[in-house]
Parts: sequence; C-alpha cells; structure tokens
Amino acid sequence: MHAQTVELRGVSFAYSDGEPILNNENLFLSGPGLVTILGPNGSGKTTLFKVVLGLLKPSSGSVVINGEDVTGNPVKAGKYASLVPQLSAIRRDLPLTAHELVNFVLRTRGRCKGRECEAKTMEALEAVGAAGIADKKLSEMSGGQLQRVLLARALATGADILLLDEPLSGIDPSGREYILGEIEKISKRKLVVMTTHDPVLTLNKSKTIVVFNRGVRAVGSPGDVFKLDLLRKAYGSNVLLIEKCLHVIS
Ligand SMILES: Nc1ncnc2c1ncn2[C@@H]1O[C@H](COP(=O)(O)OP(=O)(O)OP(=O)(O)O)[C@@H](O)[C@H]1O
Repeated sequence: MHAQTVELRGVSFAYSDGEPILNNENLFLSGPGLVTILGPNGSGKTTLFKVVLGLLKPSSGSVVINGEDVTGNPVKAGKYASLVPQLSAIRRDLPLTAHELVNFVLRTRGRCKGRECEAKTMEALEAVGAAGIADKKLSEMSGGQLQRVLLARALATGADILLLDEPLSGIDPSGREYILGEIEKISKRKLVVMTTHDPVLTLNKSKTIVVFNRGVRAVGSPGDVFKLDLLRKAYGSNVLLIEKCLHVIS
C-alpha cells in the first residue's frame, strides 16, 4: 500500500541558465497530514512543486508518488496530486463562476455524470466555505475567496495529495486564519503540502516542516526544525527567533 506518499530519490534540477535548485535530493513525505515547505523568496519552492508534478524533468533521479514513478510525467502525477498555484499566477480575467470552474473539473475528470454533478459541485464548494459565492465570477473575487475556490477545484480533481503554493499570501489576517482552518480540515484525510515564507501561522498545525533553500536543508516535526541553526540554513544569519516568531532582517 503506497497511499499518499511523495518521494524524491536523488533528484537534481537546474534551469538551463542558472544555479542548481535541487541537488541530489532525497525526501519522503506521507499523508494524511499537513507538511509545510519553509523557504525564502526565490529559494525554489515552486520549482520543487513543478518537479514533483512532472511539469519539469530532473536531470537525474526520480519522483515517485504513491509508489509509481512519475518523473517528468504530468499525466501520471496528476492522477494523484493536484496543484493550487499562487494567486499571482492565476488569470483573474476568465469569465467563469466558481460553480462553473468546479463543475468543469468534476466532469472532465469523469467524477460525476448528469444531475449528480450539481450536488458534487456544491459539496466541493461547501467543503471550503465557498457555497455562498458559487455564482460569483473569478474576476470579482477577493484573494481569500479565490483561494477557497482554488482549493475546491483541487478537491474536485479527487487527488489525495494537494500541493498548495503560498496559499496564505496576499490574504488579510482573518482570511488567512480561515483558509488555514480549511487546509487543516482537508489535511485530516489527505496529504497537503504547502509552501510559505512565514512559518508562524502554520507552526502548530504542521506535522512536518521541510526547511528549503535550493535544496532540502532540514526535515522534521516543528519542534525539531524550528531551531535557529536550522532556520539559518535557509534564511542566512539575519534570522532572530523571539518566542517562536521568525524575524528576517533584510
Ligand atoms: N522558467 C524559469 N527559467 C529560469 N529560471 C527560473 C524559472 N522559473 C524560476 N526561475 C528561477 O529559479 C529560482 C527559484 O524560483 P521559484 O519560483 O521556484 O522560487 P520560490 O521559492 O517559489 O519563490 P517565491 O517564494 O518568490 O515564489 C529563482 O531564481 C527564479 O528566478
């Protein structure tokens, strides 16, 4: 049984014009539960997700999801894992409502037929508190509302592994708490891997923290990893730890 596992086996990757972002990396994540990938801007977190999803092919090593080798193969990886991209990477001008987006994904994935699609669409929206904005257009949503709809879209794929790229960024503090609460609920039954540069909110909710900066620098429980020497491996020496708040001095 390989349910809800993501493995990197000796994975290396560099863009053609740059420094390596992954250098013979080994990592094993298993669900259900929330895993936080913690690293500064430009450290390669999005690139890591793209490699896991088969959208970028490593120069060596393999990516294994749920026991299947999915290296460089987005179709195979997409059977198990779904990405929720950063809000800044989303085209907001699509003339689609939340309902239409989620319904479309359910149908194209063959997860419902005919009338049952209506109930399943509302179920996915309700699961993230977005039923009330079902008929709102994506272009008219706040960041927090759009983030909820993107989570509903990922749930609609039926994937057991969700990769959330900076799901709290660009959202006000109360919206963040709400989204994080929804993420926590989903992580009770799925493997949810989320990236962030700010660990404070996710600290008590994550079962595993991966400290990442152009490679995996540390992996463990929040208590194991939230230590100055380990955090400095990702953020450099300008890190202060004051009563479990992370301060990066630029
Ligand atoms: N398509 C690309 N071609 C070349 N370089 C790229 C490409 N995409 C990203 N990079 C570079 O790779 C590095 C890592 O980028 P990436 O977006 O993976 O980091 P990140 O940790 O997700 O950043 P952020 O927190 O700002 O979203 C950056 O230096 C970026 O400029």
